Amino acid sequence: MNRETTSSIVITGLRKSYERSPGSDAAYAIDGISFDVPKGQFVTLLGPSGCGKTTTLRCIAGLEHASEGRIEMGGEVVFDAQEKLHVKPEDRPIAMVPQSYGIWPHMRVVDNAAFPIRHGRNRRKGPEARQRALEMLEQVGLAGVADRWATQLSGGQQQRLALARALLGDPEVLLLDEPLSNLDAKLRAKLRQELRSFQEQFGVTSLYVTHDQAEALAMSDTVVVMNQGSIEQIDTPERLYDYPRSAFVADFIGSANLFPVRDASPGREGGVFAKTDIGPVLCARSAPGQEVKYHNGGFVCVRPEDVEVRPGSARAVPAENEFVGVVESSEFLGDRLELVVRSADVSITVFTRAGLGCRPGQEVVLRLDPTSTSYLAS
Ligand SMILES: Nc1ncnc2c1ncn2[C@@H]1O[C@H](COP(=O)(O)OP(=O)(O)OP(=O)(O)O)[C@@H](O)[C@H]1O
Repeated sequence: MNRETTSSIVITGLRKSYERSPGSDAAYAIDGISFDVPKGQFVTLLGPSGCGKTTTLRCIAGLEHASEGRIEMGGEVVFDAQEKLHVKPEDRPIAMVPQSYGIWPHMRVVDNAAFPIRHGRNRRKGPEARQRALEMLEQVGLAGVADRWATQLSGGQQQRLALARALLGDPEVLLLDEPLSNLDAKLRAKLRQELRSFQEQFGVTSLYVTHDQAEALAMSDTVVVMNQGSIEQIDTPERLYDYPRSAFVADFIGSANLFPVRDASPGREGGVFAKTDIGPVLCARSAPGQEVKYHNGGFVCVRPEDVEVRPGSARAVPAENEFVGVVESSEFLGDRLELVVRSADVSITVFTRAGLGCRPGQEVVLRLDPTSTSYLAS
């Protein structure tokens, strides 16, 4: 099957520039990105502030004109820069849940929900619209507050109302722009589970924007990691964490020890032998789908929970992939001990069992298991 038949959205070579000031170079907010949103999936655009997530979402919604590229939705082309084709936002098969929810304060909850039925692409008026809205409010747990003013809802309830209203527009794709960012941490964690279970229940294809990596990992089928207007990696949450393609992804998603590589060469059993400031490291993992480039650069990457630690003498002669060091700091965090170990003038973060009891000043041996140690060429 091709991209068009299995995907709700197909983005090809999308580029958007904003003029910085008259006469200056154009800055690319998004720089020729391509990705698909497969039917029924929950896909997240993740990246730091200013990397181009919102611009991408606004181009898809039709609120911005991209300078180059093409957007297809449900098999129809809705934007093509070359053909000068731009379908208006209201004619695109989408519903958007903005950061601020976009709820009308002068309307009751049920009338907010019924709005897309009464005014959307397939208009229906009268009691049918109210009935349909009430059924949806029941499904999102708001039936009891249907006749309240929208402003009388809590933040979490407003978020559910925004979602109910978006779903009632019967969109091909739901676009969600940081919809949890106005809520406190506990409520965010609860609502992200709720949002994901509604998405699965209704089977609606969703494109979600966030800068919160925990949210992206917890909710998504696929994550598109963006950096400075480009895509760094598109993968499942598990593969992004275990097989980051670049130092940027490794560092942005979870915690990572990144050791700059001075020289890389082929190692045993298809691995990479990398010279670093902590010493030579054998890495059995490398970034997926990329040919290993042996060069004077790149990074060795190891997650803190993958570094093994045991008491030992800092004067011992270490075995392969072992490094001697001294504990610099030790923090007890309940479920784990977080250590910073100094080895050959490099600080290495280690998450270990809380019972190990390492204290600052203690001499230790660290072991990097090659199978959980990656060589990243960039
Ligand atoms: N209307 C605009 N005029 C000029 N530059 C803009 C405009 N909108 C966005 N930009 C620039 O484009 C880049 C991408 O912005 P965008 O809002 O898409 O990033 P983002 O990843 O969504 O960030 P955030 O998480 O902070 O919302 C930024 O450098 C931003 O300053």
